Amino acid sequence: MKCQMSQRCGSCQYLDMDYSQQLIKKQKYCQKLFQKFPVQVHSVIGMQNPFEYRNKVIIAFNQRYEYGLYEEGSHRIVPIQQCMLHDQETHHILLKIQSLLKKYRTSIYDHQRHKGFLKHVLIRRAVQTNQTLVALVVTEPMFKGSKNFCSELVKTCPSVKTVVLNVNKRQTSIVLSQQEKVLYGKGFIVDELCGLTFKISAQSFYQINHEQCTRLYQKVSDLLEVKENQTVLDTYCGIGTIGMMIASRVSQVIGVELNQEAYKDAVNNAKMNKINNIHFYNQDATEFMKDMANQRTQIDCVIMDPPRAGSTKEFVQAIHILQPQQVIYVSCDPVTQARDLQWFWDIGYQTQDIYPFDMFPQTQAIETVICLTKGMNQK
Ligand SMILES: C[S@@+](CC[C@H](N)C(=O)[O-])C[C@H]1O[C@@H](n2cnc3c(N)ncnc32)[C@H](O)[C@@H]1O
Repeated sequence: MKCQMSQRCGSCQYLDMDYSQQLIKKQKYCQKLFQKFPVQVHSVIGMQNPFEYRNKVIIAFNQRYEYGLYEEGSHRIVPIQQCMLHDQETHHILLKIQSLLKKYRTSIYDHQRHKGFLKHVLIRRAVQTNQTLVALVVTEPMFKGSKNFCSELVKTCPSVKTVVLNVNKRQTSIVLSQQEKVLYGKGFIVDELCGLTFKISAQSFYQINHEQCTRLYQKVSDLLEVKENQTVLDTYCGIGTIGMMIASRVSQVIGVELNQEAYKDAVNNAKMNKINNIHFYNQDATEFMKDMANQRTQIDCVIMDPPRAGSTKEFVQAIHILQPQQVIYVSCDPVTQARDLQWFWDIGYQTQDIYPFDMFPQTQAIETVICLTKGMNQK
């Protein structure tokens, strides 16, 4: 498989490598990272077709209306015709957006001069329902001609169910701001995952690889050993996916999520799926865990799925006080997970197995799941 732009784009570090070799390389990488622990790193669970798996893309345009990803470490756009990680519908929508931007002479943001209107276009696809969310990230809340823009877009691309304007004036690398206006549709799309239905807004986290996400969540569910009268915490819960998936097996699930939009989605998702034994808190996970520990709340199992930065020492200290029978730790960055694992080891929680999942084929990234239980050296 060849991509003309892969050298300049830099996103697909392993594109030239045979897929089976990629999986072996990722397993070896994990073995090295976790070598100081007496653990077995299992074979990486890969994909049958390791292309066109990404359900989300953030694209920028240049002044010539070429679109693409940024060249590594710069604001220079590497124009792409066809990225091998996105599906055909994403390309179709991008081409239409490109022609509309040209037609309406939409001003494109210039990163050097900090002038212009359109900074990014975010496309998120719900692959099971074939619904698409388009977010236009802009510098001003007024988008003249937005009605025509949306109606033409939806006419050519009927999978687009909503278009939102995300106003981000800040000069940072963070793409989305919290200021949002719905231009078309309801402001969210709906997807199906593991037999449940999820509402997803632009700002909410949603796993980017639907097929692998199903396998990953199944692993979490298989590792979880719970009884009907028990309580599970789903920390860093996003829109509530993992907690909702296991809610029928326990007395109650408590979810905690920092992002307000994701929290709101989680609350609505529970209602939509008629799950009454799950409750969400819009709070920092560490602060929440500290509160739980201060109150000595009975918690039987903790699921944690932090962002790349990993968790915190205080979070782990709270686990030390709460003493759940299990901690299931999902990570999109095994470097920080290995750091956190040491903290867990120090308070007497151990694991024997590392389960890697290839959520991001063609790239060097890898997702890992571990299940920690109280060990012999419990302090
Ligand atoms: C890797 S995602 C996992 C989400 C969810 N478990 C899933 O599978 O879709 C990490 C989530 O943690 C949230 N988050 C980031 N920092 C947080 C914090 N300090 N406290 C609570 N949640 C946080 C993010 O907004 C994001 O939704």
